[in-house]
Amino acid sequence: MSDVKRILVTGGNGQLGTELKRYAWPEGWAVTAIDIDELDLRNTAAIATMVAESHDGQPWAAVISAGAYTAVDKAESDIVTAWAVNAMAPAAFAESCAKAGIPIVQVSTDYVFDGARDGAWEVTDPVAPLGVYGASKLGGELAVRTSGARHAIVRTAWVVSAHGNNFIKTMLRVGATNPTLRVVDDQHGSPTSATDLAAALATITMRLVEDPAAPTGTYHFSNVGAVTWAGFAREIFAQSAARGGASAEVQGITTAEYPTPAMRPANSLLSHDAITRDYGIHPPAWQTALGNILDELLGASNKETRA
Ligand SMILES: NC(=O)C1=CN([C@@H]2O[C@H](COP(=O)(O)OP(=O)(O)OC[C@H]3O[C@@H](n4cnc5c(N)ncnc54)[C@H](OP(=O)(O)O)[C@@H]3O)[C@@H](O)[C@H]2O)C=CC1
Ligand SMILES: Cc1cn([C@H]2C[C@H](O)[C@@H](COP(=O)(O)OP(=O)(O)O[C@H]3O[C@@H](C)C(=O)[C@@H](O)[C@H]3O)O2)c(=O)[nH]c1=O
Ligand SMILES: [Mg+2]
Repeated sequence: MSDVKRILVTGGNGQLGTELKRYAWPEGWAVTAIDIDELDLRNTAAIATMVAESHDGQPWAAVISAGAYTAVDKAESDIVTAWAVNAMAPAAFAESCAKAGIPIVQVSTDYVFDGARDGAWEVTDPVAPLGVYGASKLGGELAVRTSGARHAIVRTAWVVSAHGNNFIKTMLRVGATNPTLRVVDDQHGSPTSATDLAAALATITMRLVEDPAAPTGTYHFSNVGAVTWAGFAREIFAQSAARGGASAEVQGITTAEYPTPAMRPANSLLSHDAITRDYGIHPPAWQTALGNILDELLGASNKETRA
């Protein structure tokens, strides 16, 4: 028990943090997942102390930096908080990890890109965030990349799960009372199950801990397949209806017809080449991931009677 490898996870109450806690870690591994009650990410001194002091006198094996300011529109008018949480906190973790000689896995976003590309974004493509959220997340990336800590920066996109705030839960909630929803049909990307993302991050983190020669750098992870938000919404309602859940008609609209404080990339598709090459990770299709989430949200019993 004393030589259990313990990983510190931030954003513990979020979508990803919840799935990292639920992940079936192999014997000998454990996570301590913290959120704002244990540590305010705006407090860089507290971050340094937490990494240095370790858990019950035992050093941490690694940090997974998943906590973030994820309110994309609100960030446009709350710039200092967004940068504190998304850039300075990862900087503080990376500095402490470098000092402690442990790896850090930084979770980042498709919103570091401007969306002006045909096809999927490669990890080497130029970044040019359109808004405060993406810019602050890029700040976090740069801090980790230049810290000297062994690291993996894993960009993901359109994260969804049975827990926390996300597009699936918004659609089901609004669709329960509105027969027709207007959803943008000109932003393209790939949804990502927090469950599948957690598994990929676990694989990368354990390898970084166990193998000093493990690959490092920047990676992309999403589920496989391209869709627009409107197409995603239609599949949510199709799969929901098949399980006896809410259904609604989706009217595709343009981004111009859905004004928001923050600009979002028109194309968010992420190439998996790097993560497959270095870590052998092959993400499942987004439709399969959606089905698993709806089974959890709506109960799998309807599906079983259909089968
Ligand atoms: N959600 C998405 O679509 C995407 C997310 N990502 C990235 O993936 C990671 C995980 O995202 P996800 O799980 O969806 O995000 P969530 O918003 O679900 O979780 C983030 C967690 O961080 C917490 N947090 C925010 N501010 C602070 C603070 N000052 N101190 C301590 N904790 C704080 C939040 O608490 P509270 O809820 O109280 O604010 C929340 O529990 C993030 O790094 C995000 O940037 C990347 C691409 C897409
Ligand atoms: C609710 C709703 C949204 N939309 C649009 C707005 C937006 O362009 C898109 C998705 O809405 P969301 O609020 O989920 O978008 P958003 O919060 O921008 O989602 C992003 O979150 C951050 C944290 C990330 O890192 C990104 O990868 C991405 O997942 O759908 C509609 O067109 N109609 C609607 O009824
Ligand atoms: Mg959102």
